[in-house]
Amino acid sequence: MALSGLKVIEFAGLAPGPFAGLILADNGASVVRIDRPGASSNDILCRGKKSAAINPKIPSGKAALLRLVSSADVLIDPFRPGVMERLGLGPEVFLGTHNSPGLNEKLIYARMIGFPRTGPHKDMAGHDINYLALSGVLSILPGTEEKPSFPINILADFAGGGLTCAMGILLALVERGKSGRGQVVDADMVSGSRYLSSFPLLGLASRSSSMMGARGSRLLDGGAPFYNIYTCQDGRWMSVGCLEPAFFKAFIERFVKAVPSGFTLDGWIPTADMQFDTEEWPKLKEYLTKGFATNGRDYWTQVFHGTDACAVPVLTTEEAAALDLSRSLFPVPHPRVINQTRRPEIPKKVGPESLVLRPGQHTREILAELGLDDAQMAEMVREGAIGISNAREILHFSNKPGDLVSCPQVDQWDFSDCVQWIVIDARVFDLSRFQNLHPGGVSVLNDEEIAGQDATEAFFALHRQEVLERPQYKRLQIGVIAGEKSVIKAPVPGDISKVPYAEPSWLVEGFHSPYFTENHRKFQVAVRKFVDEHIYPEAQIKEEDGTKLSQELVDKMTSLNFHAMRLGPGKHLKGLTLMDGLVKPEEFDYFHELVINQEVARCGARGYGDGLLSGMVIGLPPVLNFGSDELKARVVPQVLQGKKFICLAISEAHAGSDVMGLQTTAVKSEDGKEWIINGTKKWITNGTFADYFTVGCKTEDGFTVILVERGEGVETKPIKTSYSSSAGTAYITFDNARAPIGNTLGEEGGGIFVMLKRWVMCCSSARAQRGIVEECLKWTAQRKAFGKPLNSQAVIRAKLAAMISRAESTQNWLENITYQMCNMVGIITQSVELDQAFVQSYKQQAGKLAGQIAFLKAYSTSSGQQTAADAVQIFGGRGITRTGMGRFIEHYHRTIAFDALLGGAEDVLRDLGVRQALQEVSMERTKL
Ligand code: HEM
Repeated sequence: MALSGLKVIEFAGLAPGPFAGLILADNGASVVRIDRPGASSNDILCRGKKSAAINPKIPSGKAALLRLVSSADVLIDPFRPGVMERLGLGPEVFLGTHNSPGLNEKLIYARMIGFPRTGPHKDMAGHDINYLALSGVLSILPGTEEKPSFPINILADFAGGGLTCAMGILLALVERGKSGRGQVVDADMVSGSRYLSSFPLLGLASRSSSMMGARGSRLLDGGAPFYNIYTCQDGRWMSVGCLEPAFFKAFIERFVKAVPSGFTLDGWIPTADMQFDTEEWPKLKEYLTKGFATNGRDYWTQVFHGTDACAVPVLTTEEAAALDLSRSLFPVPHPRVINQTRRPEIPKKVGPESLVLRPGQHTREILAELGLDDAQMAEMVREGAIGISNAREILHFSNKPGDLVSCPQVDQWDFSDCVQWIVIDARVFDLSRFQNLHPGGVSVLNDEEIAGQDATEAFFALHRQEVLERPQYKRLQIGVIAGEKSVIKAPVPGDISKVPYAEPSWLVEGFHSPYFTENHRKFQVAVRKFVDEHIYPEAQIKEEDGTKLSQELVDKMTSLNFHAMRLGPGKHLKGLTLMDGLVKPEEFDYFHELVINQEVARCGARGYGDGLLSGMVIGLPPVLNFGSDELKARVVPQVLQGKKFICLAISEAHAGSDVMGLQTTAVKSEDGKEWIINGTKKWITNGTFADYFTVGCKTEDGFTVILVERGEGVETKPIKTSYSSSAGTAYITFDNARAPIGNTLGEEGGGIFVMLKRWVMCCSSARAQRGIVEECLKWTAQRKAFGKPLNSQAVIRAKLAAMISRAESTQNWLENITYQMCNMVGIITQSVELDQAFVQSYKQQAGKLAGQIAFLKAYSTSSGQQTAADAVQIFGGRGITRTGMGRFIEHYHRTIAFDALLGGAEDVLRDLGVRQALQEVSMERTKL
């Protein structure tokens, strides 16, 4: 920019001085405003400037100022004559005199005053209106017959004052370029206004006809009808300025055509040749006044737009801003100096923050540049020589949270004045009505390092960021800090975490996977968005209050056929539109199912996660695969549409992993038409709200699975476990409960062939474990202990390393097994028409993968337990506290035991895997 590199010291003033400084700053100069320590400022012409609060009356302050000005190019003095001299900062100090050298002989010393420096008014106070009055210009301005009107403070302050002074500085810079010597620029607003008004003043002096006559009768002061403002029908105005005959002709011909037909003044209609016939002016004025009143401003705008009629609408400031190249309410610097070889710069938009410059905001920075250290500055503050402001500007919200109001409500806010406000991440919160309700107590908020301060670090050391997103706390935010941006981002539904290892690698940018296709990826995006938007929020509430998932959510899931997809690939998907058609039923494979399981597991709400119809996931397949057609037709659609709920009831107080030890009996009724069931079942997920129970029973010939419907003889009671009762974990009593023989699932006495879906548990467990890795990585970076982040401790990093390795190995093993399932089960999904074929395929798959899955399940949950224990150590007390920072850790640590037990205790599973392997070893008869 033209003035970059130019150093300007502007002593704080009002209107013209700041405007001169603004012109220099807008063109690239570094402008430092010198304020008085402790002063406030309502100067809004401060864009791009800095402020140092320095008191020249204190010796150390004066010394600093002398040094500052000694290295400057320009000084702007807005004071009355003699003030700078009395402070010992007059021009001679810097520019020198004929017999003594100055401190900075290249300085441009610009002085901006109201009345001429040497005239009779030089010591008087005054303002724009007075300067304009003494310039003679006010007397020729339009108004009423009795007296002139004044154009607010534009003419003397800004045109005759600030702009003139800035021009003087530029002239002096040119002169300095030639002579090498500094200059004094002496600008006063009376003389500036006169110079600026050369055209009318010279016109008067030369007795130009246009300037003769009384106010209101002259060419340019409202006398001429063709140089005037007219009010339109809607109260808005048109400006008319067609001075030249050709332009008047263009105007009047259009006007006459545009008025309603028949519009005349008693038959009188103006013509182009009447323009300078002053006899006709009163009629012409009346004609135009009445004519413009026949239509709205926008109509007249259209009539004259694009012509030489010199008639355009009088715009409001907002309309003018919309028309401006910058589209800004704030006028942008002008003129633009354009280098033809470069593309013209689009003027930068400026916001309300540019209207505020806090006195002393940059004192520290500016004095540091002079070489002063903190101790010296502290001493100067004590002496009153400088002021260092801790205040910041706040942009207030309007009544609607999050909506910034426009500039007039920008406030300067000194923290120490307003102790009930705090800043968190550039967001301003008013805690006055909240402090007594604060769960962490009122005293922490009154701490002098918190009250009225930037409490960002303290806040994030003690709260999870979602606290601020809760509606009751969001309301406490009253605005933002001007010019600062929030850096802590609230998660957006559907987003992929940027924390390393927080996502399985196939979701991380730059990583590849042999397993996941484009369709899986699209599917993942849709499922995550759905989970984040609908399941996650409900999960957080229901995990706490223990109530069942909402029917509203069940119905939303139904609309996407989510329940059906949770059963995995298979013929039950046939004809369904999955996830709004994102995946075709025949394409849906185990990787899609893995995505669903893992995305749901991200909610970190274990009890609710089971309450989210996991009973169906294990309870419905036996009906689907072994139920009669009549039974399936009656039960399956109801369950998949979320109208009825089902659970799997196998385990008993005496028989957990040992399914064959079941004691619930089913005997046939005398007429052979019904089963009569007696016994109890324990830890039955979704049992408290299930309508159907897939029950494992001891029968005459062995073990049989029977679908029992809720009714007489069936009683369910909730069991209090360490996770949320939203899981619906039940103790069930069958007391002569009856079920039709047709409800038998599979062969009578054919054994309990249920798919435990341990693989589903592996998916969830692997993902939940990863969530803990993310929590620990974040926490160890933000938590400080012994003055350093926690992750600077090697022992913590070792724990993180172990956690990451466990999460990665579990996921990679899981993906490999899933791939095997896809390929082995390929036979199932495509050709299964007969249930027996399904059983065969399932058995074939189970034969090969049961051991693998058992090992993975045991590994995943045992490594999860280690991770839970490590995470608690890392989070300390917070890791065992149900709310706040460590709430997910506490939850995981408390509920990981479920994963380790459901589907078989770890030891049982490991043993199962080994026994299966040993069987093969002996079959193969291998020897060392
Ligand atoms: C907008 C401002 C604030 C809000 C809305 C807020 C809200 C809360 C909430 C909801 C809790 C309960 C625990 C949780 O759910 O995380 C809490 C705890 C707490 N807060 Fe604040 N708080 C605010 C500012 C502060 C500040 C500035 C401090 C200063 C150090 C502070 C100190 C504490 C402490 C010490 C606890 C107890 C933490 C614990 O038990 O681990 N809070 N706050």
